[in-house]
Amino acid sequence: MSDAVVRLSGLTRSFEQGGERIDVLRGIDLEIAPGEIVALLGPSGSGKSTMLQAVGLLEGGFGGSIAIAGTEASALPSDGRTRVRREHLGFVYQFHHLLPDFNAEENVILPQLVAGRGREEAAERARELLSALGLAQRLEHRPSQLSGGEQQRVAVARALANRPTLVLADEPTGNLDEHTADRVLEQFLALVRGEGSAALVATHNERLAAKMDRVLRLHEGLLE
Ligand SMILES: Nc1ncnc2c1ncn2[C@@H]1O[C@H](COP(=O)(O)OP(=O)(O)OP(=O)(O)O)[C@@H](O)[C@H]1O
Repeated sequence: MSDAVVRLSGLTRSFEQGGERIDVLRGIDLEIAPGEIVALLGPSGSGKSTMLQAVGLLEGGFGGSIAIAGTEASALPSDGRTRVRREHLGFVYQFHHLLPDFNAEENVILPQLVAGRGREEAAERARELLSALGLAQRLEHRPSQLSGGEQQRVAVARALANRPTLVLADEPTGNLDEHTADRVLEQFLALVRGEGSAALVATHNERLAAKMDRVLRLHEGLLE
């Protein structure tokens, strides 16, 4: 697959802990196609976050190769990794990490301004995404004035604002009750599909994973 949005070959990561070496990732091979939505399942401690950090080019220390949208990124210097991240990746975490002093619309506008988009266009895009997520009446609310599910939906809009090739989501609904988690995940999947982005979504929830296009299982440092 030459147009893969992610290609991992022999990805490894080990940590030293108390003088002992733990091999968390032991040679992961993976390709994700454009627009494909992939669940990454595994129990706590199996290495899901570590793998997302590798694909997100957020940390060094990995062995093997990480290519994002055809660019071999693992060997790039930090500014090159930042550029690939800005051009191609969007992130959603378990906790929203929204800026507390800015309202919902501004939180979705800001990453677009950083990417060089004009304010008017950025505001229009923010309203489009937030409306698609049912938040048209919440544009001027600050994060503390939103429910947990609403906060996560703003975080989803922010992640998609710059039309990423790939969205990386680490337990995006892990902080929500089951009913809210289901609704937010449905909206997340529908929006990502509509936008044509690919996604890699870490979860330990089999039921939520089953709603995605493909399910990967991380076990003892390898994908099953
Ligand atoms: N910086 C670090 N230093 C030492 N060990 C680490 C570090 N980061 C992760 N680990 C270890 O790597 C293993 C995998 O952690 P990781 O957070 O990737 O798992 P996870 O599958 O995302 O778990 P969870 O579902 O609980 O978030 C764990 O044993 C963890 O203790």
